[in-house]
Amino acid sequence: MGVAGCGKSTVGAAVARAEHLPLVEGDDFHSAASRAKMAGGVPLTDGDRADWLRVLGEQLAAHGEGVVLTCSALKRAYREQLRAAAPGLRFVFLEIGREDAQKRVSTRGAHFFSAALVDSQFATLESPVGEPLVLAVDALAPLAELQQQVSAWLHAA
Ligand SMILES: Nc1ncnc2c1ncn2[C@@H]1O[C@H](COP(=O)(O)OP(=O)(O)OP(=O)(O)O)[C@@H](O)[C@H]1O
Ligand SMILES: O=C(O)[C@H](O)[C@@H](O)[C@H](O)[C@H](O)CO
Repeated sequence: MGVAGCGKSTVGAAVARAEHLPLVEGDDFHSAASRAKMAGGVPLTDGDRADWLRVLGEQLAAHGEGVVLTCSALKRAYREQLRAAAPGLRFVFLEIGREDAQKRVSTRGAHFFSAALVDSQFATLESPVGEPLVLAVDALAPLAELQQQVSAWLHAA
């Protein structure tokens, strides 16, 4: 979880590969209307995210054997909705600063997310630090290191 550009897809894929778990890309489940909004530089609202989170909860519940799901999960209420669907759910929080996120979002290739929205991602973000089963990591660390940190955490508990 984390803001746009924090590396959810990149780190999620590496962890899924290392742990032999399926990967579900949360962004694939946004409605066409939500994608159009984001492409146009309009932030999503709680209402826009409600159905999306419900579907992601169903995805988690459908993968009882374990799954890596990428999801911004910016607000505590969003995370609670996912936890309710999948008790014991763990969150890896990819922490990144505004300037670094901005840099990543504006330099990556074709992607529906408008770089103009990075500020709104930070305005919406409620840190999960202090919530149960949360690992916060430095999103700027090398990918292999991030994957190893996450794997070690998963196996330690
Ligand atoms: N640990 C890392 N080190 C260097 N570059 C990274 C790292 N993680 C991600 N990146 C790069 O940062 C950019 C954003 O990564 P990514 O698309 O995975 O983030 P995301 O926005 O959180 O995911 P998505 O929008 O697809 O849900 C990409 O260009 C990616 O290659
Ligand atoms: O809740 C949201 O506002 C969205 O899920 C975004 O965070 C993006 O879809 C994603 O990060 C794209 O890069």
